[in-house]
Amino acid sequence: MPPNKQVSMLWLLRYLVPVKGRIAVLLLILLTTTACQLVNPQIIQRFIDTAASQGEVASLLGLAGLFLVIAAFNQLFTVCLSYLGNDVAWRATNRLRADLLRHCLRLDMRFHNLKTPGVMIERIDGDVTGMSNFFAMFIVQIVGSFVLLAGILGFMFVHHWPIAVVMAAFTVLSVGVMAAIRNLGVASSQAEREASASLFGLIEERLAGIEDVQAGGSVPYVMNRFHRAMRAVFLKGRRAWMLRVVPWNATVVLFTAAVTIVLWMGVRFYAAGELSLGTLYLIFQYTQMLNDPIEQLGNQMQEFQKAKSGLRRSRELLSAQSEIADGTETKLPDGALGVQFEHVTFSYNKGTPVLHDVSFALKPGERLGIVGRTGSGKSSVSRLLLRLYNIDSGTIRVGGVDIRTLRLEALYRRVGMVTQEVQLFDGTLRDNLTLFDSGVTDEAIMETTGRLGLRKWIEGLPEGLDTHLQAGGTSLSAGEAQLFALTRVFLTQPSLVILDEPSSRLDAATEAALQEAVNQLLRQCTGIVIAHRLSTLEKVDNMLVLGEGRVLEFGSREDLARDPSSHYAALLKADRQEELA
Ligand SMILES: Nc1ncnc2c1ncn2[C@@H]1O[C@H](COP(=O)(O)OP(=O)(O)OP(=O)(O)O)[C@@H](O)[C@H]1O
Repeated sequence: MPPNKQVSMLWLLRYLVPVKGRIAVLLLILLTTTACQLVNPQIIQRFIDTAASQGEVASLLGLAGLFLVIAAFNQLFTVCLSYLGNDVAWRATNRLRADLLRHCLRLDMRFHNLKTPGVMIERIDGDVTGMSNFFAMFIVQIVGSFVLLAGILGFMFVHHWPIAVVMAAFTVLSVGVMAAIRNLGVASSQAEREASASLFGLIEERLAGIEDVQAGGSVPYVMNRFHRAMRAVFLKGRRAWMLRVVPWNATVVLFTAAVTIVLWMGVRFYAAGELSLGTLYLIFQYTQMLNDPIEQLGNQMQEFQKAKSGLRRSRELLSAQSEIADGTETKLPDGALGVQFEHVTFSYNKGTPVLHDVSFALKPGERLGIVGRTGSGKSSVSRLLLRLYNIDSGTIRVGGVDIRTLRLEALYRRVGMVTQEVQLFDGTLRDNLTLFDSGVTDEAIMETTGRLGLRKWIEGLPEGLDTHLQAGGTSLSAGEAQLFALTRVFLTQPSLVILDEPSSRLDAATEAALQEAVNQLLRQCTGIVIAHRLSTLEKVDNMLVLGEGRVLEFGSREDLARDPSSHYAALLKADRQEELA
């Protein structure tokens, strides 16, 4: 969506529809408080006129009592209004946050590679928080303000029409001015939100790389960047605020002029005997009260501008389309799944392919080892199998089905992957192992962890499977985290498993135990193992040697090992010499 494209605020109404009952109650309470506010000055007017005309003390006490009761109810309703308004705002904004998060989780990796988590947090939470007051109070306050204005002017016309005309003219002028310049601060509010998102992006990025920042002595540099980002937020925020408050300041000037004229007219009419003291008080009070709804309208205009800038950013995010279009096919053959790469070319950035015309085929149940120098494209092959990116040309088949035609869910259910990075989530050990799937029994977990050599570690934890783990993975050693990720994949009983450097962080003893477990797993499914160390690949059937994104060699591991002119044989030789050295 182009940044300055007009967006309709009506779009936000969809988030208010589910809370329409609460909004109706909110409106009802607001109308009641408005009535209380309109009635109370009239009680005082009667009180003053009764007292001035030497009226009975009993009726004066009655009027005073009535005033107090109405004022007390008014306070009570104001509290209810605030509670309900916040309730509506949270409900509506939480729905919007959920929609944004759901949408972001479906966006492709190319999108996520360009946005830091900090920026995304600001977009999903920060922008929406900016809209919460709008959700809570906008409709209610706008309706309430207009009802109060209409009430005040209505009563004034009843009591004294010439003064009412002046008040009405002031009101129309103020509302007109505000409406005319209501969008003045929208663009600058949007710029403020963008600066704030960048600031959060910067903080998140630096905290995520805290070890490198500390070890590399880059704290002063990071602080410098931080100060610059904060300065941008301050300058853009100040400009946005100034532009948002302009409508309100314009009405303050108008209001001062109106109060002066109304009071001057009121005093003249009172001096001429055309107004009672009580009515003069009433005029004065209503003129003061006129300020409240106009101030409210001014505040709501500010909220409107903030909400509109948030809305633009949210709509922009929601209109971002994932390049990965979900397929419709849900059926894959039972059991282990075959894999075919047919002339696959792929690039992360258009025009610079990282895989060129890659072809190989694996029968169901076969094991493939992929080797190649750093950056040769091994991990890219695994990412493509999970359709994290679309390929430029060629076809990838899993179980004989072109993965572009497959439902992503069907693919993910049958394909498991263990990568070099292991993500832990805030939750119990059980949740982290089963990825919140309550269908996996504790027996299955313990059996699998026993096979992988994690059982001892789990039994050593104070609360076993109920032990709470922290997100990020700092509570596990790198090796434990890898065993952990393997257990996760084991538990999903995949039909195709991709192990990306599965034992890269394990010591020799753990690696041996793990190797046995991996062999067991690979007995039930097709396996692709990406490894730097050739010892990890002793049990695979086929080898794929990649070089600068091209297939240098593909064939039976034993045949390639026997052929002294093969790349694989050369790699084995180099490996042996390294060991001897
Ligand atoms: N997200 C990305 N965006 C752009 N280029 C990328 C991205 N990820 C990897 N690349 C590039 O693609 C090429 C292949 O990377 P890939 O991670 O597949 O290599 P690899 O063989 O797995 O390397 P390693 O053995 O170091 O893990 C490299 O040149 C790398 O710089």
